[in-house]
Amino acid sequence: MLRAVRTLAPLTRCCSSFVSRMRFVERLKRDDGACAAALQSGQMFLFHRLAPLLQRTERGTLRPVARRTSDVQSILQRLGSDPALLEKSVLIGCSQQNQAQFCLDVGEVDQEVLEEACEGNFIDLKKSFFLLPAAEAPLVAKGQALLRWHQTSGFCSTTGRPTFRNRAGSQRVSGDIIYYPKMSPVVIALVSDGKRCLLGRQVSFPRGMYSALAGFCDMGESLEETVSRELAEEVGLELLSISYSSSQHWPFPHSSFMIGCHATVSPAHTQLSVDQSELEDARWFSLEEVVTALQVKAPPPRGTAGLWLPPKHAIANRLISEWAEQQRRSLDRETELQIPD
Ligand SMILES: NC(=O)C1=CN([C@@H]2O[C@H](COP(=O)(O)OP(=O)(O)OC[C@H]3O[C@@H](n4cnc5c(N)ncnc54)[C@H](OP(=O)(O)O)[C@@H]3O)[C@@H](O)[C@H]2O)C=CC1
Ligand SMILES: [Mg+2]
Repeated sequence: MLRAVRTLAPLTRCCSSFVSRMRFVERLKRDDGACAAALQSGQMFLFHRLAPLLQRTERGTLRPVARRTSDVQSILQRLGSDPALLEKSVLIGCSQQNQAQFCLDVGEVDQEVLEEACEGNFIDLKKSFFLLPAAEAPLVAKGQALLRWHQTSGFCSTTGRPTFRNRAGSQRVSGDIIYYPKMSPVVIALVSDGKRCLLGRQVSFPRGMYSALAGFCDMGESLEETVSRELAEEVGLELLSISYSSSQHWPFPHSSFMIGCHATVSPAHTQLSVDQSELEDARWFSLEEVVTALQVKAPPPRGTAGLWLPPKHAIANRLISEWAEQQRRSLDRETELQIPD
């Protein structure tokens, strides 16, 4: 059983400006002239060999540096770089102020000199992603994903000839073959037996971290088939139901499209058979353990056995929070029903 549980309320609030921004971006993808003009007055997010340009905030977090294209142009000119470099900019969106947003990889320019000129640092996204504001992290991830796609898609896989991009960088063309940016669909499911939820960890996870179980979709599979197969493969469970929650673009390892679900198993069939080649461990956790872990902001100290959950940016955190909330509500309902008149 699959049902959508998320509404689109945030989009409908500012519908007219949202619609005009989306249509503006769509026009820039189709119209090279309009895109070149929008670049001149647009905002630019710089990357150096795919590491985004970021500034440290007073609160110890990071934020992406958005510069006017004209400022970037003068900085690059001052540093003697090729003026044609700007043509490699890729359209990534449109700000709330209706400014077109672009990203550009300036990997050919000296990193330190550029960092000084731009008043920021180029920091690997693996190290910086979770320190970015939740509202801005997706834009940075999108920029990196598109830049990587361009850097690895220079040749047609059918003919071996070069591919050429449109001005916005939303497609690459070789003869009559058009390529679009690629991403890999991944399902992630939080499984519940009615009282507990199932979390697992891979050897590569940070110490103490457990997450909802995930897996790449195989060719030809539906979402339900992928969730069912992954849970059977990784922990030997058969599911009773699956419901869709929400989705997110995920930059690791490379552009994944994460589709988040809740799933249930019968309380009578919760025995786990963990595939150790995929998971180091998988366990059932109580509501109390999960609620405590949701408050933990840093990895547990070395030598302690504390549970640590993926941070707020990760869809796993959302699924776990939704489950905890739903469990709490049903416990409240049970308590209400037990109160005598
Ligand atoms: N945002 C979030 O909250 C979370 C995100 N994730 C993400 O989900 C992703 C998938 O989870 P994971 O459990 O690792 O997936 P899987 O259980 O599918 O296992 C990964 C293996 O699948 C194979 N594979 C099949 N297709 C692909 C593909 N398109 N790209 C890469 N590998 C592929 C590879 O093995 P082989 O080479 O042997 O075929 C790979 O090692 C992870 O990369 C992780 O970043 C995971 C948890 C939380
Ligand atoms: Mg997996």
